[in-house]
Amino acid sequence: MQEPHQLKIYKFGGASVKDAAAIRNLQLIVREHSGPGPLLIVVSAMGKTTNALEDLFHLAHGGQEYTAPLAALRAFHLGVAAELGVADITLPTAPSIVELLEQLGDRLATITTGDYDKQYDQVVSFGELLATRIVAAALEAQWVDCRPLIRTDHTWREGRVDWPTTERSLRATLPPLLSNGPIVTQGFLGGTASGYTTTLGREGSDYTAAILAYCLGAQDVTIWKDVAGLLNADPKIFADTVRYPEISYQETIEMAYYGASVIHPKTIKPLAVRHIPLLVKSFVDPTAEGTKIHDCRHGLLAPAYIRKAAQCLISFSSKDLTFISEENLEVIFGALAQVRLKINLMQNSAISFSVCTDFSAYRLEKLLDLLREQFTIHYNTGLELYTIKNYDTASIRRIAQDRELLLEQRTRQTFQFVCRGSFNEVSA
Ligand SMILES: Nc1ncnc2c1ncn2[C@@H]1O[C@H](COP(=O)(O)OP(=O)(O)O)[C@@H](O)[C@H]1O
Ligand SMILES: N[C@@H](CC(=O)OP(=O)(O)O)C(=O)O
Repeated sequence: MQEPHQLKIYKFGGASVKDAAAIRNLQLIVREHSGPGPLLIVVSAMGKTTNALEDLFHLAHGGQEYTAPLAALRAFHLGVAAELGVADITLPTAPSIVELLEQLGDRLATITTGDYDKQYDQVVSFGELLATRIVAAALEAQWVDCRPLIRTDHTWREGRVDWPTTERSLRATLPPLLSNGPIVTQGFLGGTASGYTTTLGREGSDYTAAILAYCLGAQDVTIWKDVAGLLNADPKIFADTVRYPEISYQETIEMAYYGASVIHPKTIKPLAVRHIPLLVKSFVDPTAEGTKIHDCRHGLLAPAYIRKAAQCLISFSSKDLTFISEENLEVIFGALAQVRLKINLMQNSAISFSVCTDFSAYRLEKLLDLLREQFTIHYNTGLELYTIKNYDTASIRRIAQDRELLLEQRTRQTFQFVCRGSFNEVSA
């Protein structure tokens, strides 16, 4: 039997399983690149299925008609399964594709006007259940439901992992199965002690791969993407991007935190703690080198450019010209935490305090309700937050020149600003 440290974890995101051709490419990668040791494969929902499920859920929760989009989602998954020749393949521990689609229909039919976030998780999770079911059949691999294994609390849509319980369950369950052959399991999902499904936050499948690697002591994790590796900017926005062949956990965690969406920000810490390398590789060109994220020392890296869209800048000032004090800040931070608005950037002056957060109409309204009595509040929406890591004069000129900066901040390595409008060097 293989030693646990030889376990490899592969994570395939939505783009790499978006249709039957993509899943055939995945089969090829697994066959030709994974080697002889144990392999655990984490799969996200196919293409934009999570967005489609969010829309479906929203319609059902609002009491609106959803028959047509549900039928489209059903036809899409059955179509891909048929094209791959796996529609009728049964797997010992898994429900069939049709059964899963029926369970989804039943869930939607029983949605109530109650708890939005809790019911969201019970519905949106079907994207990963369906995708893994199809991929496991295509690979003739074992299908494992991760929800009883990855234990979270009841923080719907952003479940917080109970690490000791999760580690115990994973270690007791997966190694014997892995000795029989590859396992396919879901990214993005967890489960509560009372048996409810939770999700780990949008784009959280990378994080799942890290949870599994941490708990099982994996040799490494490979996330297969549609880009050549971790680049110094998103190539959909910026021209002339460069790939980092290797980069430290610290640099990567900051890039992900500031909004480099290629890696979910929670992914890095569990891997860094157990010194497990993270490889970012291209599923379009699997033999290419990619990026290795690990314990390493490197010189100054090329400036990294990161854009976070859909931002909101909120400024609070006291109503009677009193200074922004620790007591005031405590109230503001408490309210932000209560409505679950995360601060991306903050700045204070004598009588005013500003925060830049991701925009959510619902959460902003709740925040205003909590604080408008105590503070005068102004806000702007439709903004963008830019970060340049390892900046120099030329890099600042490149993206900040001729723009109206509503808020600006710099530290030794990082320059950030909030502004209106959109910046695109490459056509979408
Ligand atoms: N610094 C970066 N390096 C590489 N890709 C990036 C970077 N920042 C953003 N991206 C974007 O991340 C995308 C891949 O991530 P994502 O779409 O989340 O993958 P998946 O959902 O398939 O796992 C790329 O297509 C690219 O547009
Ligand atoms: N399917 C989920 C989780 C995820 O991580 O997806 P992806 O790996 O495609 O980013 C989402 O879209 O949020």
